Amino acid sequence: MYDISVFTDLLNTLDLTLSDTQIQQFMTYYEILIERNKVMNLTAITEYEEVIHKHFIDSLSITKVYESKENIKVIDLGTGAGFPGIPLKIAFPNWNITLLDSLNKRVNFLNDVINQLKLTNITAIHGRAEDYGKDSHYRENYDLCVSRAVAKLSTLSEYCLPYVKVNGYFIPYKAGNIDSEVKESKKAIHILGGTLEKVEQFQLPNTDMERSLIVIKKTNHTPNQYPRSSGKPSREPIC
Ligand SMILES: C[S@@+](CC[C@H](N)C(=O)[O-])C[C@H]1O[C@@H](n2cnc3c(N)ncnc32)[C@H](O)[C@@H]1O
Repeated sequence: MYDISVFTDLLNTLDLTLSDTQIQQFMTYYEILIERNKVMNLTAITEYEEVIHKHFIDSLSITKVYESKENIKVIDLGTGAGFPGIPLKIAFPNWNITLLDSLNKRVNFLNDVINQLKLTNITAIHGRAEDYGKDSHYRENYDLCVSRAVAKLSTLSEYCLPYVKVNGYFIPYKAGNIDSEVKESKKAIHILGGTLEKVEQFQLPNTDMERSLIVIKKTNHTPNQYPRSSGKPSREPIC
C-alpha cells in the first residue's frame, strides 16, 4: 500500500482536490510505469515519493499559471512516458488530450496506460512534432500546448507554436538557466506568432528541483513555412 497522504498534501498546495478514483488512477499509473520500466527505458525516477514529487506534482504545477477551463484541447509534445500529459488528463478529465512522441515503443506504453486507466478523450500518436505541425487536423487546433524536457526553447517553440490556436497558450516546463534561454528564443517566439507573457519560477516542494513555467500566448498565426522540415528546428534553431 502507498502512503496516499504524501500526494494529497501536495495536491492541497496546488489547490487541487481529486476523487478516490482519480487518486487510484495515479497509483495504477505509478505501478504500470515501474513495472514496464524494468523492460524498457521510461524513467530514471522510480522511487514512490520521488515519482509523486518530480513527475506527478511537477506535471500538475501548471495550475500555478493556467486556470483550468472545461473541454479544452491540449497537446503534449514529446510526452515520453506521459509527462505532463497523463497526470493532466487524470486531474482534468474534461480536457481533450493528444500525446505525441517520436518513439513508437513509448506510444504503445501510453496506449496501455490509457486502456488500463480507462481514460477517454485522449489519444497517443506516433511521429515527429515537425510533421504533425503541418497537418491541418492538428495545426492551430489546440487551446494549450505543453512540453517538458524535449528541446531548447527556440527549437521547442518551432515544434509547439504551430499547434496552438490564436489566443491559446504554449507553456513549456523548463529548468536550468532560463534567463539566457528565454533571451535567445525571443526572436523565434515572435516569428512563430507568440508573445511571452511571464516566467513563473519556483522550487518543487521537498526537492532540490527548480522549475520554470514559460507562459507564451499565441497572438498571431504561425507563418506557413514553419515548422521547417524534420530535424531542421534542432540543427538550425531560429535565432
Ligand atoms: C527526455 S524525454 C521527455 C519525456 C517527457 N516529456 C518527460 O518530461 O518525462 C524527450 C521525449 O521527446 C521525444 N521527442 C524528441 N524530439 C521529438 C520530436 N521532434 N517530435 C516528437 N517527439 C520528440 C522523445 O522521443 C522523448 O520521448
